[in-house]
Amino acid sequence: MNYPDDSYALHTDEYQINMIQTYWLKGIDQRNAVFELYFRKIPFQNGYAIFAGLERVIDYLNKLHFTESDLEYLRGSGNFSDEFLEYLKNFRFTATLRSAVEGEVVFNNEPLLQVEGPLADCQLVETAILNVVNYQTLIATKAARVRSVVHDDAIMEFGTRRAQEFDAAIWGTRAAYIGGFDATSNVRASKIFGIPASGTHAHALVQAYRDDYEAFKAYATTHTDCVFLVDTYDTLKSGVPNAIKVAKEMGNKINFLGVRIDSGDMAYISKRVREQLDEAGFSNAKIYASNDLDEKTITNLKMQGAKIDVWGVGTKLITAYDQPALGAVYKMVAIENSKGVMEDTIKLSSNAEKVSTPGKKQVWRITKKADGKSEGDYIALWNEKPAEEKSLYMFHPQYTYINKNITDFDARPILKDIFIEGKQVYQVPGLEKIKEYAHERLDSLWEEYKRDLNPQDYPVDLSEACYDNKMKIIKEIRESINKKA
Ligand SMILES: Nc1ncnc2c1ncn2[C@@H]1O[C@H](COP(=O)(O)OP(=O)(O)OP(=O)(O)O)[C@@H](O)[C@H]1O
Ligand SMILES: O=P(O)(O)OC[C@H]1O[C@H](OP(=O)(O)OP(=O)(O)O)[C@H](O)[C@@H]1O
Ligand SMILES: O=C(O)c1cccnc1
Repeated sequence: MNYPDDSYALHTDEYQINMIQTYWLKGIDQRNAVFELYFRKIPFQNGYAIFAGLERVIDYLNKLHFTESDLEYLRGSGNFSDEFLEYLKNFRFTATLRSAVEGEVVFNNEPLLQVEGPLADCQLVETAILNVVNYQTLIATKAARVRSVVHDDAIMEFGTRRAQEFDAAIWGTRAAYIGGFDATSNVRASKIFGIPASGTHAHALVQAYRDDYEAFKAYATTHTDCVFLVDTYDTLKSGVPNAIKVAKEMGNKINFLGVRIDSGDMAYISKRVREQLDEAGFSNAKIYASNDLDEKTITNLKMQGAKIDVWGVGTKLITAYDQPALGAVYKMVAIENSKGVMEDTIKLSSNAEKVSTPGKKQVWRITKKADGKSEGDYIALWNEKPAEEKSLYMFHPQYTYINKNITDFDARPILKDIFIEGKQVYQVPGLEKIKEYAHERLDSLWEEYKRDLNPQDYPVDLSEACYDNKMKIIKEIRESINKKA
């Protein structure tokens, strides 16, 4: 693999390029189209998801062009004509992108990202956008779940060694930070994104000296901040007593921050470790824990009264262990016809959940003026202006008898302009701002949507116009198929 001009233009499924060739040969590649991205189920049976991935999507779109080696590769496949390759050579992203911003609290079945513009552009970018948003949103959501159970304890991201390769480690770490983690063990992620880097030491250090005391002493004489890993041989008989011995010997020459335990019954052991540290006068020393932790184990450890102050979470966070895919999809919702008129489109399915919602849409977050808390999300057709209405009729799109009228509300659009006709118009805020934003957004959500077990379903409703439009299009398609049959 050695292409000095390698690019992400071919980071797409072959069928996208095949379709673009058809669009181009048939002269419809420049027809205006609208595609929307959404997921159908909130991951981890959580009550919300945290949107992430936009920064990387923006970078991808800004750089999107076919390089010489990309075109050479396509030529070599024999599937594409020279004229089509010339067309691809001049290809640049010229569409409009609207998206939820990173850190936004988002829900199932609502558009989180919308691409509007030439059909070819919309089609080419599907795979890469899904690739990025699916993963980063999943990890940010998992991280938020962990944050919700640790409350104010510190949480460190330790996943790089178990992540699905380099990119997942780096971007997963960023997503975890957005979702509420405090630090990462990945030094490059710290360099690139400014996430605080943090870490202790591994068993190898103790194994190298074959002795807890020698290892801790060696570390303490070469570092100021010290967290000793105490479970290599015997946590309570050797690890902690030797950590204490070294801390006493070194006195003010080091910051004895604490000890890490990485095996055994962490509830029982952490309590005994706490006692040993306190008795030795190190009541400020913290107990760090790691070992296949996730929000469930952490909750359980807390229930058992574990004396753990800092949680290191790796594998189960970075691989989204209990749900490895978000399942977001990207569907065409409108396209220009041969007369230049936009027509809404639908994808039907016998499974009601899989029927797409036609038409270019905006998602409005409806909050009560009185308390600023979210009442639900309201998906409306683009030309509707719910923010100007006095009263909104909100109803469940499948169980329409579940409904309510809302007055005295604010309606905030979730999809923001990111690119207008190929030009970036949105500046991604710094990572700290994004993290803060996620925190604030979560604050405005009622507790019942935030509990980690069996949360309430957050209302994601269609406007009447959007619902009626969907029903009308379903009816028209059914009638037309029946006529032809
Ligand atoms: N008190 C506890 N309650 C619930 N789960 C715990 C408790 N203590 C540890 N765990 C979890 O149980 C699992 C124990 O895993 P495992 O059996 O691999 O650990 P171990 O044998 O102690 O250590 P090692 O990694 O050296 O094999 C880990 O996921 C750990 O986080
Ligand atoms: O358990 P995770 O949530 O994935 O957290 C990261 C794990 O990585 C390290 O173990 P590893 O066995 O790789 O190395 P070490 O024993 O040398 O520390 C660390 O001790 C944690 O157990
Ligand atoms: O710094 C640590 O303690 C650490 C880093 C990576 C993986 N596990 C632990």
